[in-house]
Amino acid sequence: MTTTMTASTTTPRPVLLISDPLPARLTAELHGDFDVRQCRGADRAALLDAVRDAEALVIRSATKVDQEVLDRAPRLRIVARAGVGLDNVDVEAATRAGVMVVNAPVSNITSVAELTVGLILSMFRNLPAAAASVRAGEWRRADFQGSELSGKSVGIVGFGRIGQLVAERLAPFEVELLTHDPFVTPEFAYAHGVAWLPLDELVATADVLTIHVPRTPATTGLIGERELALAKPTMRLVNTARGGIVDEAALARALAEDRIAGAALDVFATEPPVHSPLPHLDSVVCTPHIGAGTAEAQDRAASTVLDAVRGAFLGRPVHGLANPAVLTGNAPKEAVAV
Ligand SMILES: NC(=O)C1=CN([C@@H]2O[C@H](COP(=O)(O)OP(=O)(O)OC[C@H]3O[C@@H](n4cnc5c(N)ncnc54)[C@H](O)[C@@H]3O)[C@@H](O)[C@H]2O)C=CC1
Ligand SMILES: O=C(O)CCC(=O)C(=O)O
Repeated sequence: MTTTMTASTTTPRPVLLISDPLPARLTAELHGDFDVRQCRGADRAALLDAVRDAEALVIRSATKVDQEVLDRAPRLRIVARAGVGLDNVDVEAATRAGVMVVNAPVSNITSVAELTVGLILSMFRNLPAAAASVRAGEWRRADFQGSELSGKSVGIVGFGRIGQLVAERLAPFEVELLTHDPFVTPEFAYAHGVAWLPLDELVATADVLTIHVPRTPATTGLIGERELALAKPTMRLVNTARGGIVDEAALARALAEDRIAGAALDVFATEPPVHSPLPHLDSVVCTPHIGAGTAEAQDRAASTVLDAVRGAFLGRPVHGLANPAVLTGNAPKEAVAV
């Protein structure tokens, strides 16, 4: 049976649970159609309690949707991830439970690419330390001599949507663009002005190594002790993808022993990285997972997934499901997407 959204005093509105911050302007528009509830997804107990009645759950990266959450949510029909990464959602378990999963794959890629370029330039010109020193009343011009990005080689690990945008954004800086991506052909990379290299060769060549792969079992620890040992001592590493793809202990050792020159990190294995030494190293620039933290990206991400959620409850096709198998498997609940 398809739930319809005609406003009626007799038909209860579907319960839509929002567990991470979304733009208030967009969530305000939901109230006529849904019984909108909020909780803090990072607070596991609160999430497990609130999800009991939820028919739709809208999340960002701080909410983990696993088997336990799905078990607690017998009425749940759709999980909508207002962003790109689905590493915090057990998509297979959702499929088994007959729960649709959608995300917003292009919503924030420009913001992440721009942050990546900003972090690279910040490292080359020591911007955080220079700015902090002026704020402290100092004027130490000689201490902040940097390097030009022009003429350097940039290795892009993962040549998907964000990796390609980073290449486009960096091309005017006159850098040599290199990539490694096992699912992309050298011809495809070449057509984008980028040379394809095996991972070890990429790490050994790059002046900047920037990570743009999803976090999966295969990419966890992709850049570890062995890979960092191949890097030039002048290499700087950027991770705006996911914590855990770079082995943080190995990275901290490489930085402390000056085996690489620096790192810029927007993401961490545990967020916030309270027990990590990385934010305390002078050669590291850290940001608090703000790759998608722009008004534009947040608006796009929220409106994309909220449209999908509305569609699902109106019986409209839900496009771009992350788990289309939910519609063909033995899903116990009726799915309205096609
Ligand atoms: N810091 C932030 O706020 C944000 C972070 N992200 C992260 O960025 C990641 C990438 O996003 P998109 O580019 O949109 O994804 P995408 O799916 O378009 O591209 C990912 C690329 O990684 C490649 N890849 C997979 N395994 C690989 C491996 N072992 N080695 C090299 N390449 C491999 C894939 O072939 C694909 O081309 C997301 O999964 C997410 O975790 C995304 C948005 C915001
Ligand atoms: O949604 C967020 O909180 C961060 C964005 C992100 O990491 C993503 O879209 O993959």
